[in-house]
This record gives sequence, C-alpha cells and structure tokens, in this order.
Amino acid sequence: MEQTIKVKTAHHAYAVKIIPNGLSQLGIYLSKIWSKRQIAIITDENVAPIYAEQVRQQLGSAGFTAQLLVIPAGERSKSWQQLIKLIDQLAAWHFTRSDGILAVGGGVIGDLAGLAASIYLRGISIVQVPTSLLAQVDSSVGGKTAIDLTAGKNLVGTFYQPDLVLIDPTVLQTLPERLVIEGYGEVIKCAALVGSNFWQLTSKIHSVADIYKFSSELIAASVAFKAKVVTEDETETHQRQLLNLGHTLGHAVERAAAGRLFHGEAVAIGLYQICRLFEKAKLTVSPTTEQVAQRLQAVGLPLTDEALATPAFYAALTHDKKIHDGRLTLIYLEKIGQPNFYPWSLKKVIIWLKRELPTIN
Ligand SMILES: NC(=O)c1ccc[n+]([C@@H]2O[C@H](COP(=O)([O-])OP(=O)(O)OC[C@H]3O[C@@H](n4cnc5c(N)ncnc54)[C@H](O)[C@@H]3O)[C@@H](O)[C@H]2O)c1
Ligand SMILES: O=C(O)C(=O)C[C@@H](O)[C@H](O)[C@H](O)COP(=O)(O)O
Ligand SMILES: [Zn+2]
Repeated sequence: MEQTIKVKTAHHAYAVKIIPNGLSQLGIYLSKIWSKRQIAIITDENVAPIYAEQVRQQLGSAGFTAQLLVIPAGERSKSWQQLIKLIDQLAAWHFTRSDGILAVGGGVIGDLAGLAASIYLRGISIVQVPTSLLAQVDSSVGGKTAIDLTAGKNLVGTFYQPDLVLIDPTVLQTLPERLVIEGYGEVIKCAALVGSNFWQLTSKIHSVADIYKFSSELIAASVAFKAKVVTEDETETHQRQLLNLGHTLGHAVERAAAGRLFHGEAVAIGLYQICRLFEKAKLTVSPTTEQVAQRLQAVGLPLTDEALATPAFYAALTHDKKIHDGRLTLIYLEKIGQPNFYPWSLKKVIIWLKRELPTIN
C-alpha cells in the first residue's frame, strides 16, 4: 500500500512516497513532477549492478534521457574529489537548470548528490531514491547535504530539499545484514525521541527478520517525525537539533574509528553513552538507559567502541555543528519520548567526558 508524507519548508514542498515495488514505477512518478529532461543517475558501485539498468529503463520508457555516474561505495566518497568529479561530469553532459539528478543509493550517495545538486549552476533539481534502510528512514528526507573533511563529518554542506523522495522498501532485500542493522540505529534514535506508539513498535524488533517484517511501519514512523521537525525548522535553528540525539558522541566515535563503524552503529554508541552519562547526572530518569540498551542490543547494535574517548575522538568532537560561542548544545532524553537541550561550555563538556567516558584498550 502506498503511503505519502509531506514536507513543507519556506521555499519548497515535496512528497515522500513509500511504495513497495515503487522502483518499477519510477518513470511514472517522475513524469508526474518533472517535464522531459536529461537525468543524471548518481549511484555507487554496489547499487549500480543491482538497480542501475532497471532505473535506466524506467527513465527511458518515460521519455527521459538517462546518464549514469557510478561513484565508489562508502563514506570516503563524501569528499571534495568525488564532488568535483560529479560536478565536472554534469558540465561535460551540458546539464542545464532544466535537467535533474536522481540519487539512487544510501546516505553517502544522497548527501553527495544533494550537495552537487545544490551548487551546480547554483541549484538544479534532485529526486532521492534511497536504497539503504538508513537512507529510507533518515538521510533522504530533510535536505541536509554534505561531504566530510579530515577534521570531521559533514563539515561542508547545504540545506537543499529534493522534489520527491521515492522509497521502495523491497530494495532492502539486497542490503547486507550489517547495513540493515546500522540503519535501525537511526530508527531507535527517532523512536526514543517520539516515544508512545513508535517506541512500542520497536519492542517487536528482535532480529533482522523483524526489521524486514515491520520495515514499512518503521520507515513511515521515522519519516513522519522527521518531516514534521524539518517542516517546523528546516535550517536547524532550534527544534531540528533534536534529530542530532546521539550524534555529538556518535560522529566523534565514527570519525575516530576511521571507517570501522557505520554511521548508524556510531549513533547507537552515541545514543547509549549520552543516556548513561545524563542518567548518572540525574537529568535522565532511570531506567531510560537500560530501555535504550535493550532496544539496541536486541539486534546486536554496539553500545561502546575502542575509538571512544581517544584523542581522535576528542579532536572530532570539537567540530560539532551545535557549538555556538564556545557552548555545545547536548541533546539528551529526560525519558523516552521527552528529549531536551543542554547547552554547556565546550571546555567543561570535554573535562566531563574525559572523567566519565570509559576507554577500552
Ligand atoms: N543527510 C542526512 O540527513 C543524513 C542522515 C543520516 C545519515 N546521513 C549520512 O548517511 C551516510 C550513511 O548512509 P548509509 O548507511 O546508507 O551508507 P552508504 O550510503 O555507504 O550505504 C551503505 C552500503 O550499502 C550499499 N547499499 C545501499 N543500498 C543497497 C541495496 N539496496 N542493496 C545492496 N547494497 C546497498 C552501499 O553501496 C554501501 O556500500 C553517512 O555519511 C551519514 O553521515 C545523512
Ligand atoms: O536531519 C538531521 O537534522 C539530522 O541531524 C539527522 C542525522 O541523523 C544525520 O546524521 C545528519 O546528517 C547529521 O547532521 P550534522 O549536521 O550533525 O552533520
Ligand atoms: Zn545520523
């Protein structure tokens, strides 16, 4: 059954459509929003062999002219090098402002292609077709685009909304198990922010098979919440910072682990650790940390890692985008479904973390 969730920002409104087997109707859905044009399919080397031909056929049969660019898979592609390659290729194809980009892949492709779309010719249209669980529940919606710098994650980027997000949950069948689980890390983050029925839904998840069984519900609940938050605060001046729950420690441990952890795994660690520390400080009520830990461990998500509290971890932490005037806003849970903000001097946060975080090596 098709579900549609709307995102409406000051300058842009679009639909997020969750459609089982939606990939086989992609041409029809694109024809509804775009006139005939050149479309650059941006994808990666794992997704391309499975889906590129089908996507190309869909575009062709709907009367679009399809071009294909395959990027190396993985976080390392969120780089200046790949961004330049992509933009040079658009220019070589003579893309104009009336052409468009189709991002077909996980969060890496979505973030990179989104950034390219936002700056090439000062902005051309983009549609997101997320193929990983993480991209379907989180990264394809809301318009954050980014590449990484050596200093930290997502340090160069824009807010740039797509014209459509088309989610086909059946493509998750080809996603490796570890990646299904990491995407679920962002689902737990979202469910912990929302509480109520969404948190209850996650009590049914004990395995990857359960994630598949409830995938449409998990995607719809995550997207509905994110769409509401982004509609209210597109550029993260206040409320949208809540979506960063688990990310202050998460991004830092992901960076310090240098590719060993996937983003959703790092978020799981960041979420658990921030709950643990705030519960110790009596700002989070017991047993919130235990509840979060149970949900994460039910599918084998990690709670800690040897990269936590290393010098590289603290170096990355100082680049958190929620730092203003020397104060870092930490996002925490008073309890499940009740998040809050804790702005604190960055220096004091680091002293506190150095005292409280375990080092594992
Ligand atoms: N923009 C945002 O709001 C936002 C939100 C969350 C995360 N992110 C970013 O997203 C990135 C992580 O995304 P990700 O976890 O999707 O990583 P990813 O894009 O690297 O995809 C993970 C792996 O899965 C493969 N893959 C994707 N779909 C597949 C499919 N259907 N079948 C087989 N293989 C498939 C990819 O080739 C890749 O190897 C991080 O860079 C993170 O910072 C952005
Ligand atoms: O959409 C948002 O806002 C989020 O914070 C969602 C996060 O899950 C995502 O990882 C995002 O890319 C983090 O952004 P950053 O601004 O902390 O780099
Ligand atoms: Zn995230």
